[in-house]
Amino acid sequence: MYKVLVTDGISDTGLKSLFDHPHFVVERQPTLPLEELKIIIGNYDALIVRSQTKVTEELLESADQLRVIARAGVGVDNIDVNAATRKGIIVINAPGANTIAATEHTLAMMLSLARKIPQAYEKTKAGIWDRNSFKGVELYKKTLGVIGMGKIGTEVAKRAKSFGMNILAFDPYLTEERAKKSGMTKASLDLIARESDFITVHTPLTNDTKGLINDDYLSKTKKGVRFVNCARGGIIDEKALVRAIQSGHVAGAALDVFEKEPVADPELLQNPNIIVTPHLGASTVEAQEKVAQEVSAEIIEIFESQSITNAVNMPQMSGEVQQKMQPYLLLGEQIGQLVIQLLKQAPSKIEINYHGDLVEEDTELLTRVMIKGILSHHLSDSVNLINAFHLLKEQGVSYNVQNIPHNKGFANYMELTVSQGTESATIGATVLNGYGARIVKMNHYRIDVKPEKHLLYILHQDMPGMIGKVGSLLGDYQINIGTMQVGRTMVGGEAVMVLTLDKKVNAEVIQALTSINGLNAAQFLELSNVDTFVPGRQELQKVESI
Ligand SMILES: NC(=O)c1ccc[n+]([C@@H]2O[C@H](COP(=O)([O-])OP(=O)(O)OC[C@H]3O[C@@H](n4cnc5c(N)ncnc54)[C@H](O)[C@@H]3O)[C@@H](O)[C@H]2O)c1
Ligand SMILES: O=C(O)[C@H](O)COP(=O)(O)O
Repeated sequence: MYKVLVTDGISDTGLKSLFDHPHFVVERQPTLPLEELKIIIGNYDALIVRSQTKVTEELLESADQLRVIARAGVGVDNIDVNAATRKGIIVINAPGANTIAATEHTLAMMLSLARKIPQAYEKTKAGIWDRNSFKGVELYKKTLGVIGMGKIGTEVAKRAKSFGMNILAFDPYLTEERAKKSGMTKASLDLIARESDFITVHTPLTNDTKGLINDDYLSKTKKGVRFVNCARGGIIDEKALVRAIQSGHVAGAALDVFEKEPVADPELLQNPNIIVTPHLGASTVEAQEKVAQEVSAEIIEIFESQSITNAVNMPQMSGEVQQKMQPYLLLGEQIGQLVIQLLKQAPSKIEINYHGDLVEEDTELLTRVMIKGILSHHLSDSVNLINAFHLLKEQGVSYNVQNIPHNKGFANYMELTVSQGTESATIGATVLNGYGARIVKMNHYRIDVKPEKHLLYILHQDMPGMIGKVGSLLGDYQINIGTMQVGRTMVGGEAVMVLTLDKKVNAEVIQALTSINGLNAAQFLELSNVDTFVPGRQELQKVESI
């Protein structure tokens, strides 16, 4: 049974698939303070939160069983994703599930700001019939500057156009063509400042967007401009905004999100030209059901079939992609395991070259798999696909991946080299259509070996009788040979012999082999996985063993 902790106000209807699932136990808690959450978090395999629960590094230190953190929403800024990654915990979210809710809230806020609806409501409810203080402005024929043309920005612009607004849009990823097609103008931030009557922000909060709207930017805006922020507190510098409103340059602002939540700043709350809501952008029945449904379905997928779609700290691993890449993923982990055994020490550098058909594929997952294969030799279970890159960095190992269209004689080919100082080891491998995985290069020798659990790598002089001597010695030790491959770079020079064996070879056998005249080196190599590679299996290992 997998134990799922749900904090914050998450829709019961949306969680139905988890509640009904025979392999999951769902426990609900309100938004808990850190100290209380720390005491219980160690009992759970998955955690589902909205934005109130702060999933900090300190909390994660107590979360030894946790494998998945699910954000029932978009923004993961309340989750220390780096700390989760370091611990090998998958962080997922539900991008897009609350887009419409946030879009409609933005429009509601813009209209409320233009027509002073909250201020008029308050007075009317207090019994005062005031028809003079609340003259508003129209949206029709006004210019709306949209900063951040992602999912929500795009939907906001679409609806604002139907009000007869001109749209100026800024987003680093917005192309001239997309802007034109959507009937908006791709603009610079400066142009938006100069021309807009309303400006709405729809970016995430990043180092680049923090304080994007500051004193300097506000000074460039058109007098009488109105701001809307339904994205993240801090994109608009609150102090600068208050100053610009107090000076009369900015006419007003509608804020759903704040630098610090819950907001308590009286300069914001008491300003008559600032209207506020308590981070309600995603709070519709529909959006809440959808975000909870999406993360519930994904949690079930992750634990039941190891398929990961919306991970924030992992490339996509949909069933389809997995199936297509499956033979390469298995082979990738195997060559990672073999190359590190050949090097016999920790590497300081890793080089991966993809050739042929692989150049067309998204190989990030394959790269992670290889790195996991390499690192697990020294770090064992502490390395998984989530933290592979992080651990590499922590160990000070550099890596370089190259896509080389030239196919090296195979339809697909991957070559992995690890090195430390002047020492290096290389394995080249391919998946042969109809024949399966093959190791086709070991160091500088061309070979053709099907990866198997027990391998023997021998370097010897290229002279008559070597194969017989090795075969009869292994026979003396009751070690059956499955296959044998020999390769050489020049006649009479050093040659390689790679054998697949039915059982392990111990130090005594290696010693006996190396005492054969003309046999220069013998190394036993072992693979821990030869059947199937299921991405995510190891990430969930602790859970499965409970
Ligand atoms: N108020 C709420 O309850 C609520 C609900 C949902 C989403 N949100 C927030 O709304 C924001 C947008 O969400 P989304 O789903 O549209 O995200 P998205 O990822 O689809 O879009 C974000 C866009 O911002 C752009 N961007 C990033 N940096 C930028 C910069 N410096 N300048 C201009 N554009 C930049 C990106 O290129 C991207 O297109 C996020 O901050 C999200 O957390 C808030
Ligand atoms: O990022 C989001 O999805 C929104 O900010 C919604 O946050 P909430 O789930 O806490 O309402």
